[in-house]
Amino acid sequence: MARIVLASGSPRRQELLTRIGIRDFTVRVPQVEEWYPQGLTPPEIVSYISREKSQAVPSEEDEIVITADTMVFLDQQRLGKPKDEADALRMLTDLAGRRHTVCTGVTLRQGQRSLTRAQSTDVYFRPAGREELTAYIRGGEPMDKAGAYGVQGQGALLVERIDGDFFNVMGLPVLLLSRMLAEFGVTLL
Ligand SMILES: Cc1cn([C@H]2C[C@H](O)[C@@H](COP(=O)(O)OP(=O)(O)OP(=O)(O)O)O2)c(=O)[nH]c1=O
Repeated sequence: MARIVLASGSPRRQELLTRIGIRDFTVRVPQVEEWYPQGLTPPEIVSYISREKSQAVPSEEDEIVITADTMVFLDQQRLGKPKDEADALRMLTDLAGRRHTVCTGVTLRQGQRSLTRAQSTDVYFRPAGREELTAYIRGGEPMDKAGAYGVQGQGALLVERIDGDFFNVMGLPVLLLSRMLAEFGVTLL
């Protein structure tokens, strides 16, 4: 039976893995520069970075390494994690009252064998004023999250509607992951 390695420092990804019944896994945090070539589409960008993260962690032959990358795309803009609070306010102001797309790329790797898939979810924000966005940022939730919000937390108060997988927005599309794991011989249900 293969051992599972979650190569991610994201506490949300660790929590989601546990929630879908994977209790026995090792965490190894990849250190990568989030660089990618010009001209890629959003799903290609998150796929590329999830592969880079995968290659950045050492593993044994009997280990399945899981990596993921999540980004927010608003028209042609790519929103990663905010650099500071002013950046977070800029991102949330741009997102307010509009639809954006959250893409997560997932890579599974065992030795030389590697599989990457990406998923997209549309999120609709309600309009929001500067004062409430500032209050939200002051609460501390946005700073380590792509697009400067957490749909699973207080950020839910900004979200009018979601079209697609909620867990994809949270950083790990668990159904997609389970299908990928099945291709590696791991079944969860
Ligand atoms: C949009 C959104 C993102 N996020 C989080 C998920 C990811 O942790 C983070 C995007 O950053 P990522 O670079 O995908 O991941 P990470 O740096 O947190 O962890 P690692 O590279 O070690 O795997 O944003 C939420 O938690 N909720 C949300 O609603």
